[in-house]
Amino acid sequence: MNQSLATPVGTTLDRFIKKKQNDFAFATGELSQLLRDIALAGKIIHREVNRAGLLNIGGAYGAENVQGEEQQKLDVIANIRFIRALKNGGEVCAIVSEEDEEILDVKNPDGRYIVAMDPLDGSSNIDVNVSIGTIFSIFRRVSPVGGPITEEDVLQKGSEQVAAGYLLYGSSTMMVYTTGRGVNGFTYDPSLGEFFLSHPSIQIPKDGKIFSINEGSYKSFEPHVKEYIEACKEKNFTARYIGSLVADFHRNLLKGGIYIYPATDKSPNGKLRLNYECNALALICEQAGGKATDGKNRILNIQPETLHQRVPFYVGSTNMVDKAGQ
Ligand SMILES: O=P(O)(O)OC[C@H]1O[C@](O)(COP(=O)(O)O)[C@@H](O)[C@@H]1O
Ligand SMILES: [Mg+2]
Ligand SMILES: [Mg+2]
Repeated sequence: MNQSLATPVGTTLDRFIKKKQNDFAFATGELSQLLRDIALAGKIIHREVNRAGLLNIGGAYGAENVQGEEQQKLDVIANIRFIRALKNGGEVCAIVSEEDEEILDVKNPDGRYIVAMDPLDGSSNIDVNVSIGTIFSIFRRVSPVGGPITEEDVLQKGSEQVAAGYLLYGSSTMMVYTTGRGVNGFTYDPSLGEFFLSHPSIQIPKDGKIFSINEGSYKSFEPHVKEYIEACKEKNFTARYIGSLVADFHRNLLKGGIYIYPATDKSPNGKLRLNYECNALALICEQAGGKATDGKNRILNIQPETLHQRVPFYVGSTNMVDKAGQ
């Protein structure tokens, strides 16, 4: 594209969303508004994350979520903040969240979108001041507007996502998203209260030298995963594992690499959740020129059967994902 016509780096997220809205025929602006609602919730979580240590909201909440995992106070806060922002925005009719067992029907008769989210990813890292994130997928409602929300609405394949993204609360807070036309990243300037385009048209290198996997469960990995790890070591590749999926994914997206959460004895279907974590990152990765599978099948083609379904996850540079799979 002629560089003088390209959107300049530094454009605000608001302005960028508005400009892109015109790319869609018959766009009503609802999806644009929904993305703005998410960005607003992201700003609020940014604020909470940054003062977590001061406000004593960094620790355990004292309950378990539907996955049987100990909830952190910030998991609960982030869930509430996102739900509130999405409800108030008015474009959403239902929300499904990693933190809630059931579908949340937000009783908005005009809402045409469904959001699936992991409101706080990497929550075991909160207490130790390490990067965490939020992951979201946006789907169009398929059941008639005005009627009850159905399973069909919330169990759509990843290929049906109309947009997906994540917020990364790292050394800077970023929002990275796609509407199926490439991937763009925005960095938050807290002094101005705005996200600015900082990473236009992100492309993941086809090959990389970083592998990210929790080797603590090495003994129970399938043979092809063990072989792949050994091959990475043979080539003196770099091992990097933060333990926050968003942060590990983001690094590999920019530098080239692979993230694997394979099947293990403890988690025979892997640990990560198809609807809240894998679908969104799979779409972003593909849109950036990378690949995402469960070791065999394209993530975006998997028909979810249950809300909280888990899948093995191989995501990153295409050539690496091809080599690591079965
Ligand atoms: O500690 P493990 O088993 O390596 O798991 C790490 C993975 O679990 C997760 O923390 C799961 O996310 P939640 O914090 O949202 O439950 C991922 O972010 C991360 O990649
Ligand atoms: Mg998570
Ligand atoms: Mg979470």
